Amino acid sequence: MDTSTIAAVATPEGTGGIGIIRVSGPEAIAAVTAVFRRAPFGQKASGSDKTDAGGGFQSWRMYLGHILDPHSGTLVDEVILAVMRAPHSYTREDVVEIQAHGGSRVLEKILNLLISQGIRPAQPGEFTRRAFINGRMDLTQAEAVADLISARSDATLDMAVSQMTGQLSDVVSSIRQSLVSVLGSLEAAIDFPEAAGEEFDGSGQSLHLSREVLQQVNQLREAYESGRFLRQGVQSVIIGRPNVGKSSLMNCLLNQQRAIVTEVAGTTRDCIEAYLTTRGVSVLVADTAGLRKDPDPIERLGIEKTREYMASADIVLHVLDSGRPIDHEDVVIYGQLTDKSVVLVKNKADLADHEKVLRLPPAMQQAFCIEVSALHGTGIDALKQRVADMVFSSVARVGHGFVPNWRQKCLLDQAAEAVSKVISGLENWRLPELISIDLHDALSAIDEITGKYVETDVLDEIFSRYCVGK
Ligand SMILES: Nc1nc2c(c(=O)[nH]1)N(C=O)[C@@H](CNc1ccc(C(=O)N[C@@H](CCC(=O)O)C(=O)O)cc1)CN2
Ligand SMILES: Nc1nc2c(ncn2[C@@H]2O[C@H](COP(=O)(O)OP(=O)(O)OP(=O)(O)O)[C@@H](O)[C@H]2O)c(=O)[nH]1
Ligand SMILES: [Mg+2]
Repeated sequence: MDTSTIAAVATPEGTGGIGIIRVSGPEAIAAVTAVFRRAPFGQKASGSDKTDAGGGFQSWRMYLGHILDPHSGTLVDEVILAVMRAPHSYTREDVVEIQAHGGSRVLEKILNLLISQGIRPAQPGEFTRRAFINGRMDLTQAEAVADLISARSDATLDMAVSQMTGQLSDVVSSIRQSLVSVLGSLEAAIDFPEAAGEEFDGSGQSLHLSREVLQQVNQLREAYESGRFLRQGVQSVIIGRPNVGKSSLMNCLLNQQRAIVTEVAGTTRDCIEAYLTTRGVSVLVADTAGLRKDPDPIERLGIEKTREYMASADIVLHVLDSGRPIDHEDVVIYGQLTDKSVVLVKNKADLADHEKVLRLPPAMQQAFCIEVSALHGTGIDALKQRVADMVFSSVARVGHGFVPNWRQKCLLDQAAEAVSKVISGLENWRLPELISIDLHDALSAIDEITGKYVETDVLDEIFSRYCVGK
């Protein structure tokens, strides 16, 4: 058990109106008391102050005062302290928050004063790790805190909030309860073999419960598959022949001059990425180098990158030039997108001759098509809408508000495999001792989801992804 006291700046780097330093652990109050002098400054303390003297701060109260260097006596800042005594705090340890002025130099100075009082800097995520270790939340909730902070869209934010309030924990706990109940009957069968006879004939309660568990586990696994888009965001890529207006489209989608546009074919050499949010979904858009057969050496490198982006993209925006007839190269490019969600973007609609609008060869006629003019901004909203629709159509099956993350999903896979073995064991009247081994495997996978039993290196991995001060 780690009994050190930790401190970190909890607010983002840079200047801000107020910056907060968080301190947690048994020495938190003593260390802060050593560098803090209460207001009113230079006046007689009022009556109520006396009752709180000598670091005797009341829990969940705020105190105005000065941070002073205890050696030189120099004033560092005027601050407000919030004191939360164990166990009624975020970490369930003594917590003091120092609300200082939000300059990074000020906060650094205060942090250094605390460190000279024997407190150590906190690791990333260490406050939340302590909250987890001390039983304030389970691991799915702790993970949700990180998701909440990094959420870039409403969809991921909603998901993180529902997981933080324990919705996933509730489902997992009910799965656990069923498994424990099956284990109970199995153990009874092991201890009293003569009494358990009918418990394991296909219609028994254990079999029923195990099948129900498998169904619940599989639902969560499906939610992962269909919600992967929401969790990780969607990757899209803009591709096409040189000069068709890919960079113009990128700028138009972002409503910002992000990529260089010229009338010269082969302008974009490197891939340019940016995030776009459409209907609450975060979409990564990449503008790429135009694809053509005989590129110069620099272009060739750009085209290799374009191909990598194409390979990892969920959605491909294949841009065509409506002002020119379709090129064989376009048919070749399109042919390489068979396993992708593709939108054919007929750009430069303003140049299209309405007598002979861009005619698509049969191979491309099945594709979803949309006419836009990146120059005039027409059709762009419809394109964004289409992208959002593509995401939502794959997510529609997510029943609950939450989607397991990859770690949880891997454990659900393990649990599903073990429970399937339990079911076939029960169906085939195998020895309860053997079935019990699979049941224990299922339980340990489930318990690792909530962190009831989890290896330290798994925790190290999870919390290292947090920010310092969280
Ligand atoms: N200043 C500040 N703001 C913050 C946090 C914080 O730690 N400090 N939070 C943290 O990241 C979040 C709020 N979450 C929190 C959840 C529980 C407790 C807490 O101390 N709970 C105790 C006491 C409850 C009470 O007395 O009412 C408990 O549950 O025992 C604190 C913050 C966001 N805002
Ligand atoms: N009329 C018209 N011109 C456009 C439209 N979109 C782009 N253009 C013009 O087409 C030219 C090429 O545009 P870019 O956006 O640089 O094309 P690109 O596909 O990124 O080109 P590369 O990076 O060279 O592959 C520029 O002169 C743009 O102004 C459009 O919708 N209508
Ligand atoms: Mg370009």
